[in-house]
Amino acid sequence: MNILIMGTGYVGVTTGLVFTELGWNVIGLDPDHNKTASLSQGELTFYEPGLDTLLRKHIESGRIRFTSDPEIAVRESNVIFLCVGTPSDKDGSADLRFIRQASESIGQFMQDYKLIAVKSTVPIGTNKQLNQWITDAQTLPIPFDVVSNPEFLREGSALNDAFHPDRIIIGCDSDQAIDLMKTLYEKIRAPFFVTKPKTAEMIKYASNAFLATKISYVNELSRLCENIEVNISDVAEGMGMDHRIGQHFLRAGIGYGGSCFPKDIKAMLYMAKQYGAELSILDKVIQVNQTQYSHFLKVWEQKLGTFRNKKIAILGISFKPDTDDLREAPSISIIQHLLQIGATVRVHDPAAKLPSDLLSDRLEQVDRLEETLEQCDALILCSEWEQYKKADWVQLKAYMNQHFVFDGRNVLDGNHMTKLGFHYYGIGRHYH
Ligand SMILES: NC(=O)C1=CN([C@@H]2O[C@H](COP(=O)(O)OP(=O)(O)OC[C@H]3O[C@@H](n4cnc5c(N)ncnc54)[C@H](O)[C@@H]3O)[C@@H](O)[C@H]2O)C=CC1
Ligand SMILES: O=C(O)[C@H]1O[C@H](OP(=O)(O)OP(=O)(O)OC[C@H]2O[C@@H](n3ccc(=O)[nH]c3=O)[C@H](O)[C@@H]2O)[C@H](O)[C@@H](O)[C@@H]1O
Repeated sequence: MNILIMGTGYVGVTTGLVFTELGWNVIGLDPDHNKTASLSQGELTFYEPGLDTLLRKHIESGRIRFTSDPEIAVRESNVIFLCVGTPSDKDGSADLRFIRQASESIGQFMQDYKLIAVKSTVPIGTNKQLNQWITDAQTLPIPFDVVSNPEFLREGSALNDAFHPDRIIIGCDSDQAIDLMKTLYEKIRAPFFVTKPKTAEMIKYASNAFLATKISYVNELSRLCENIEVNISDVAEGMGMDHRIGQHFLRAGIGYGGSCFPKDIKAMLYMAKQYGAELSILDKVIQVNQTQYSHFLKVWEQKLGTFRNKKIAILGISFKPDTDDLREAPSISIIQHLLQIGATVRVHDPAAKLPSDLLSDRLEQVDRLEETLEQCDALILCSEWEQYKKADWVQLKAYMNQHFVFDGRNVLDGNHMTKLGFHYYGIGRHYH
């Protein structure tokens, strides 16, 4: 069976390589010629641990190939996974332009039965809409099935998440299509949850929104903890010991970012309004997230005196560690805020690069951690890369002018840092 992956971004490349590793033949299709050319050479166009090795392995095995030609790709495939982007439109709704274009090329070029599985995160009712777009593009009535198969992987641990998912959601009305999906995934050990397409679509949004709600809840609590000198990390640990609450996604910080939580919550709010329902809790989730970094910048500025004319080092600019993705990264808002109030900023990240149009005589990126910290008055840790947790802080301290450490992810050992002579402040935890 030949599998076509439409869209070779984070989800597409990961999904394609997982199916290749499971023994299927895979074609990756993307209109971006630079991407398909680079992938064909075994070069990833983004950073994701472990993915490059698997890509090179299967370029060599010949079981995965990449193209920008939809006609050949659609004709040669039996199953098609839609992994194209669904970005936010200006009004917050999901922009389905790429989904529609992909559906139309399927309709236009298909010559026999296709199973189309939608991995992209799409609003309720999109799978039904897809049937119409494909049918309208067909010149002959050839049968096909559409299945909602939302993806739950995280950037930074994409391969592990895709090989070991907690569940495989299949939203479909056709028994034939359900059986085919089960065959494709039979080597993955995870429970199947078979349901209606609309329910599957809703499960994806509801899951992301719930995780973001957990984060905003603990982030808002961290502001109270700050005022009452209680350590939020201890509170979260104690809460998480209750298995009904669970330990995951209770790490307070400067807020969630990334290509999904912010856009999916906006899309969900838009949908709720469309269907005459209120999801007021999600308004609050967004509000807390948008104000979390500025709340703590104010707290930290008081500790330092002022950020004006100070040299600030930013450690980690990606929205989370182990990725080079800067989409909606809180670090970018922090950097802009610091520049606005007259600070000079030097950034470091093991993988992510600041876009060159942001760089100026007051904002630079350097490769070595020592150089980033040289003569700085304070550092702000924005994403918790292992390198920062393992760093030799005794040695690094010598490079700094003043020794203020603002830990935006609560990952450094506050007691230890204080003993070393740093003025250490985290998010809702302090040691003075
Ligand atoms: N990034 C993530 O961690 C996760 C993303 N998702 C969802 O998966 C979808 C894809 O996300 P990413 O992989 O991050 O997006 P991405 O932006 O990294 O990649 C999307 C790719 O689709 C390509 N594309 C656009 N139109 C196309 C067409 N007609 N045919 C073929 N390819 C086309 C683009 O050129 C781009 O390379 C989104 O709906 C997202 O919400 C779901 C779970 C995890
Ligand atoms: O739909 C998606 O795209 C994906 O969105 C998230 O994955 P991702 O955004 O890659 O990364 P997460 O690990 O969820 O982190 C998101 C943000 O939340 C922040 N976060 C996470 C956990 C936590 O306890 N606290 C916290 O602030 C992270 O720093 C990061 O900025 C979900 O976790 C995935 O299940 C989902 O598939």
